[in-house]
Amino acid sequence: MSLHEFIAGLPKAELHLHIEGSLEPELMFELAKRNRVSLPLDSVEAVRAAYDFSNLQDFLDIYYSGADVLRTEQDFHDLGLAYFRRAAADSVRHAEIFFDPQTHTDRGIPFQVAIDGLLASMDRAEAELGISSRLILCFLRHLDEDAAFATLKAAEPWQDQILGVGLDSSEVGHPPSKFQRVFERAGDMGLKRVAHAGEEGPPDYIWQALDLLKVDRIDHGNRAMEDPALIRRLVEQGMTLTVCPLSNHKLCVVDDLARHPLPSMLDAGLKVTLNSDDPAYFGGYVNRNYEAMADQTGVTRDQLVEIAINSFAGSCLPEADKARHISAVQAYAA
Ligand SMILES: Nc1ncnc2[nH]cnc12
Ligand SMILES: [Zn+2]
Repeated sequence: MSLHEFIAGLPKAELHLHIEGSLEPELMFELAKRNRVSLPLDSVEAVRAAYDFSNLQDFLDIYYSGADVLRTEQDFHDLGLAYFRRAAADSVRHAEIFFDPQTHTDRGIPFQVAIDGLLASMDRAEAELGISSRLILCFLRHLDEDAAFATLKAAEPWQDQILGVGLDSSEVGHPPSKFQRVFERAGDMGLKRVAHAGEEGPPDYIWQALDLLKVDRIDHGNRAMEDPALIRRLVEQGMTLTVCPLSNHKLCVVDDLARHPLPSMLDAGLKVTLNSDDPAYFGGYVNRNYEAMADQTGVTRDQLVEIAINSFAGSCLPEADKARHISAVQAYAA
């Protein structure tokens, strides 16, 4: 069996996926037509050709404008289901997916429309594809603390259907400390906490995510590799990092996939997982990320198995479910 064939069947969890970032241009055009929204570009090919980014902000500008075609519960349902179908084809068994409510509420789409559409797609994914999933509500860090508190308040009726809160969008200039109080409140509500940190921002933002936001996972975390004391802390704490290689390459966080820090992260003893971030924009779903790392950095089959195990161990599944999935990975690899 080739390494690509091995990856194709390897059971895995995906822990870093922005559902709005799974909006493929084909679905974007379909929704634009359905909702009579005009798009600035006139073909799927032109849209794909525009996905050439030199940093995170470049991407975010296009990503937020693409999300404008999402208007109804059905749209969010269709978006979710399209992702789960792609994930099922990549042997994803469990997904903890981000959504950005403020991207929608700020253009007049009620919180309820986005969340109920996504929850309906998650129920179908479980019933029809056998994929379990949970939702993580992300605060947009370029907006202020009051807006984050208002979003958390809007989520209260769905509190039991939300796994946790996250922090995304423009990182530099928007440190985790800005959201310390809202994360404290989310913790009091019993929600899990994760945050993007160290994608473009400095190692200090990762320290802040750990010490001020008390996160359960770090999303990205690449720049931890600049700070040996931080690496020790992450290893000691057994902290899971949700690493996204194709994203890192497209957003110029790394200039060459062959020099991606993944092998040094594994050597340092970090609990790394591989994920697709915004697959419609970055050229591939989760298996493409595993393949890119196997092809370009030479990580071994055993290391890919370790990463798949980390993906379940670092999920928020109940312990018995984690153990069941990890046994399935080990049985597949044996
Ligand atoms: N990679 C990323 N970093 C920060 N915010 C995001 N929102 C969607 N993708 C993101
Ligand atoms: Zn992300």
